[in-house]
Amino acid sequence: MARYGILTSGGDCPGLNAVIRGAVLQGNMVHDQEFVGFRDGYKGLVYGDIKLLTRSAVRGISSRGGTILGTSRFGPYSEPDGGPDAIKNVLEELEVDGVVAIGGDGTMAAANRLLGDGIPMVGVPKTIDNDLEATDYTFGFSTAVEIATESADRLRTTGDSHMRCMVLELMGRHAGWIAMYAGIASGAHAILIPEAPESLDQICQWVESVKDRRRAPLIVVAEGFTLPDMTDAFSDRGLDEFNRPRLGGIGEILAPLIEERTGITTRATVLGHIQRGGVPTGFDRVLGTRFGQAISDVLADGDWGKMVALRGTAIERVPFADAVGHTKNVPLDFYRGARALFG
Ligand SMILES: Nc1ncnc2c1ncn2[C@@H]1O[C@H](COP(=O)(O)OP(=O)(O)OP(=O)(O)O)[C@@H](O)[C@H]1O
Ligand SMILES: O=P(O)(O)OC[C@H]1O[C@](O)(CO)[C@@H](O)[C@@H]1O
Ligand SMILES: [Mg+2]
Repeated sequence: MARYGILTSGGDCPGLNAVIRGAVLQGNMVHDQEFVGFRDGYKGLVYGDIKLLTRSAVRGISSRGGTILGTSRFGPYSEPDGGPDAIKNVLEELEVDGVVAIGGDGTMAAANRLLGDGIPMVGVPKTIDNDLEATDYTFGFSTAVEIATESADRLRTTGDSHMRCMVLELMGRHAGWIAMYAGIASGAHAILIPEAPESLDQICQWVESVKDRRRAPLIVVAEGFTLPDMTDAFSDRGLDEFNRPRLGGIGEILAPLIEERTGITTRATVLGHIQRGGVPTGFDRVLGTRFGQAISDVLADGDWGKMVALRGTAIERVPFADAVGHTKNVPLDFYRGARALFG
């Protein structure tokens, strides 16, 4: 019986457990495969820290948020213990024939490098940001949009009661997908995304026109949004474990500027990690399960270096190289369509 390892790496994301369950069930029931899970992303791979993924270990987990394996931003090449030789030894000792890395662009870049160093790797894309070019949708995005939409709806009732301008800041890194979907769904009066810088004058014009209709303005802003005079997305929270600036806080910058210019009392809410927590939507569970089953098929074929992707309604296989280095941004036509209704 072939034996494979699964790891979840990078930020967590609703739907990860559905992938793990889908792979284990497909492996057990369709192919002659068994699975172990590496704990805490690449850290478990480097240190051989595993959890057995029997059928009973994955029972009922699709509806659970987070990942039963734990995750981290630990790099597989981290000194002093990482690197391909150490990992090859771990795989040999544990009799693991290949590794499924579930993660975002960074995790896939690391998987691609490991593949080049002779480690049999395959991948499953995940991110709430929906910003991977190789796949039409990532699981986790739908859940984040639902949570963000519900939050925007809630801000509207308190905003309406006080006639305040409410600013809701959403995640998404350098892509505005979550903001676009939640903004449209909640009927926001402006949606501000990294792909389309807007001036403060323009934002305040939209706010004023809402106020003139005696309505309370709701502004949805993506964390990566920049005003025209900003060279980078706002960050005052230091760096993450992989030395990238942690985004967040642009909503708090905008709120007092809007209040000062328009005279409307303005409040900012930064939704943060709530967007990544809790039960996945049905859509994310289905996509996760299908990705999990498909990756078991990829393993059965020994099709190393492939990542599964959603194209239309079909699950396809794409090379790692297609998955890394290309951010999928919100198309400007899509933005312009929504913008026509701002204000
Ligand atoms: N080019 C690379 N070579 C080797 N290791 C890498 C590379 N890129 C990323 N990694 C490692 O993979 C880890 C996971 O990547 P990252 O932190 O970008 O998360 P991700 O998988 O992209 O998920 P997300 O960004 O959605 O949270 C990084 O923290 C880093 O340790
Ligand atoms: O969990 P961390 O390290 O704070 O990272 C937050 C980032 O991760 C994401 O939630 C997913 O990539 C982004 O939207 C956000 O900028
Ligand atoms: Mg990433």
